[in-house]
Amino acid sequence: MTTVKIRFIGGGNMAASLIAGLIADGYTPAEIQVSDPDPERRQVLQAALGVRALASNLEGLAEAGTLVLCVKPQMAAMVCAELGPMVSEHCPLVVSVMAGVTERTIQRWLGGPVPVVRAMPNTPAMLQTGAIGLHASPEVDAEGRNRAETILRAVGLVRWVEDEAAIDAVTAISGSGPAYFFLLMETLEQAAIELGLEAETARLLTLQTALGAAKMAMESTDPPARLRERVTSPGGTTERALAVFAEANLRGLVERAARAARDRAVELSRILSESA
Ligand SMILES: NC(=O)C1=CN([C@@H]2O[C@H](COP(=O)(O)OP(=O)(O)OC[C@H]3O[C@@H](n4cnc5c(N)ncnc54)[C@H](O)[C@@H]3O)[C@@H](O)[C@H]2O)C=CC1
Ligand SMILES: O=C(O)[C@@H]1CCC=N1
Repeated sequence: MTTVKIRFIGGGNMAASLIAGLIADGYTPAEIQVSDPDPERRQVLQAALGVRALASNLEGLAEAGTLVLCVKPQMAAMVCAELGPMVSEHCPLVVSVMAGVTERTIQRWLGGPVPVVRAMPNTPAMLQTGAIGLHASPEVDAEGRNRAETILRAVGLVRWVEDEAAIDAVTAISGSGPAYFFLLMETLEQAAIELGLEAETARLLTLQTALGAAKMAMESTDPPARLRERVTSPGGTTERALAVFAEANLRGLVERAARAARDRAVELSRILSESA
């Protein structure tokens, strides 16, 4: 019988993305289990990913070496209180992907200073192109850090951050970030349709342009600003478009948006650390 290596608590969007990425990396479905109280969700996870999806958070938990907390921050206190006794007894490595829930708060809810790694992934993890920030509580030893890193590296690029507070910035940039780029894609596609392009042409040209720009920015030794300049002919079309962005202070807007997301993570941390 294959040992369960990773147990997900909560099987929503982020858990499904991580599980899909892990399976694409070579983990077998038998090495992964997930628990979720929603029967429809369990059905989807089992059908789409082939992993065992359980109704109970406690069933089979003792088998898993690593627990990944994937519930909403607002559910976390209740879920941790339920898991606490088992975690104290079997000492799995606890990895939390929850935004705005600090290591200290998780430990308090679990009932002791157990090793906790905070990971902030994003949904492109499902295609093994995630961007992930990691931070470990002082209780995590080298083996625990290595284990967490190995799991998350399977689904994307991993960066350790020194201060736990930096996880709030990671949340605002790469955790939430796919939504910002999707919004830009949605609006560019819509603009293309308004300019008269046929819907499928608008969709494909927008997506391929996003992919091409991201690939160029990743692979070039030049920063995005240089790549942008090379698209912008003096007196040409791009210059006109960029002037509209500048007039609306797009840079200031993006900075404000990122700050708002970071501040919400800080606010959640404060509210949850003060809760029972
Ligand atoms: N969605 C994203 O892009 C990202 C999400 N996160 C974090 O991941 C966590 C989960 O977010 P999503 O997957 O988006 O939410 P979601 O709402 O899609 O998933 C949460 C799941 O938890 C389940 N659940 C509810 N009560 C439960 C309980 N008592 N025990 C076990 N499972 C329970 C729900 O049925 C649901 O399937 C959050 O803490 C979020 O901050 C982190 C990075 C990115
Ligand atoms: O919106 C949220 O709160 C979660 C955390 C990062 C992405 N989604």
